[in-house]
Amino acid sequence: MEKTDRTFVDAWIEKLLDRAYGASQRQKRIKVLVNPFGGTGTAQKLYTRDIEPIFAAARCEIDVERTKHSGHAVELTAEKLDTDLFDVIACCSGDGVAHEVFNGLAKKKDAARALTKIAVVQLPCGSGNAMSLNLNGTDSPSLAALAVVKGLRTPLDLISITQGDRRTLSFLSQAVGIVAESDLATEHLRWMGSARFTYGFLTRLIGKTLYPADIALKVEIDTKPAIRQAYSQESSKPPPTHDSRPIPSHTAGLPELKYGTVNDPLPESWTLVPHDTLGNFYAGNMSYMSPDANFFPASLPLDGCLDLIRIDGSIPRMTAIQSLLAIEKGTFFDMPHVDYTKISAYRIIPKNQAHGYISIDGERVPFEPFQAEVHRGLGTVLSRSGHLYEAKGVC
Ligand SMILES: Nc1ncnc2c1ncn2[C@@H]1O[C@H](COP(=O)(O)OP(=O)(O)OP(=O)(O)O)[C@@H](O)[C@H]1O
Repeated sequence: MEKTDRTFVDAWIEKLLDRAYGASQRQKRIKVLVNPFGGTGTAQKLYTRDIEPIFAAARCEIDVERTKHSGHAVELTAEKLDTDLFDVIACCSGDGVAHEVFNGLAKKKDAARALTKIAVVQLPCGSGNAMSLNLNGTDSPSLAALAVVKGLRTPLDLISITQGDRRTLSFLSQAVGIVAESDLATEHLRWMGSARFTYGFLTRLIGKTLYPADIALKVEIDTKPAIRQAYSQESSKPPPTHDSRPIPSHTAGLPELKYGTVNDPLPESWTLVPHDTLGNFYAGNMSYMSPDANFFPASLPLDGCLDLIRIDGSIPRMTAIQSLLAIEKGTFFDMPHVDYTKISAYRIIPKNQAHGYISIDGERVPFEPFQAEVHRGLGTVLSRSGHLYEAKGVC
C-alpha cells in the first residue's frame, strides 16, 4: 500500500473509532469475576458464549477469575487486586457480587483511590440484575458487554451503613418491611421465578402487615415538585465529556462519617419520629429494582441523595394493590399516599417485632437498628449516558 493510502486508511479508522467510542476509554483493562452459582448457574456459559467474544473483538485486556464461595469477591478485591493494573471490575453475576466488590475496594488502605480509579460494572448473569438494568439499559449479557465496552466513567454515590459495630457500603437499596420480606422470606418459592416477589408482596398487602419503626431523616428535598425539578435540571444537561474528579492519594481511605454511627447519640438536628403503622420503608440509589419495577424514577447517580419511599401500612387494601400496579405503569411516584423524599442520611429502629427482614442491596442483614449516610460520588461505574440512569425519569 502506498504511504498516502496508509495515511488515509489510518485517519479513516481513527475517525470510525472516535465515532464508535466517543469519550469512552478504548481497550479497557477488565478484571472479570464470574459467580458460577449466580442465577440459574449459567454465568460461566453466558460469559464464554455471549460476553468474552465481544470483549475480545474490542481488544480489551481481560483477566478472568471465578468466585469460589460467598465473600470471595470481597477478599479478591480487598487483598489481591492491584488497582493500577485494571480500569474495570466486571461482575458476571447478580447484584450480590457487585455489592461484595464495592465492599472489597472499601477495605483497601487506599479505599477512596480504589473506588475512584476502578469502575465496577455488572454483566447480568444473576437472578437480580438491577445494576445492569440501570446502567447498561439491559439484562441481556451480550448487550451489557457492548455497553461496558462503550461505557462512560460515571461517579456514583455510595452509602455507608452502620449496624452493630460494622460499617459496610451499599450501592443499590435498603429495605425494611414489606419489600425486604417479600424478597428474603420467599426463598423457598424460588420455583415461581420472578412471580415469587409479587406473591410475597400481595399476601402481605392483603394481610395488612405492619412494620413499626422509629425513623430519623436528614431530608434534602421534601416535595415532589421540587424533586421533579431537580431531576429535570440534571437530565437536561449535556452528557459530561470526561470524569473530572481528581484521583485521591494513596493514603486516602473511606471518608469519615459526618453523623457518626448507629451507636452514637442521634445528631442534634435529627428527630426520631414514630412510624407505628409503617408498611414500607424503601431507600433507593438507582431507579430500577427489577425489569418491571422503576421504584425510584427520580434517582440520580450523583446527587448526594437516596430516594426514600414510605407507605403507611394501614391504607385500604385496594389502594395498596393499585400502588403495586402503578409501579409497572410508571404512575407510582405521583400517588398521593406514596411519600417520596430525597435524603442524605437516616437512622431506622424497628420496634415491637421479635423477628423481621432487612435487606441491603438485596442481601439479608441482622434485624437490628442501622444508620445510613450518603457519600457523594465515592464510587465509580460505567454508564451509557455518563450522568443518568437508563430509566424513564420524572421530567
Ligand atoms: N462459588 C460460590 N459459591 C457459593 N456462593 C457464591 C459463590 N460465588 C459467589 N457467591 C455468593 O452468591 C451470592 C449471590 O450472588 P449473585 O448476586 O451473583 O447471584 P444472584 O443469583 O442474583 O443472587 P441471589 O441468589 O441472591 O438471587 C453472593 O452474595 C456471593 O457471595
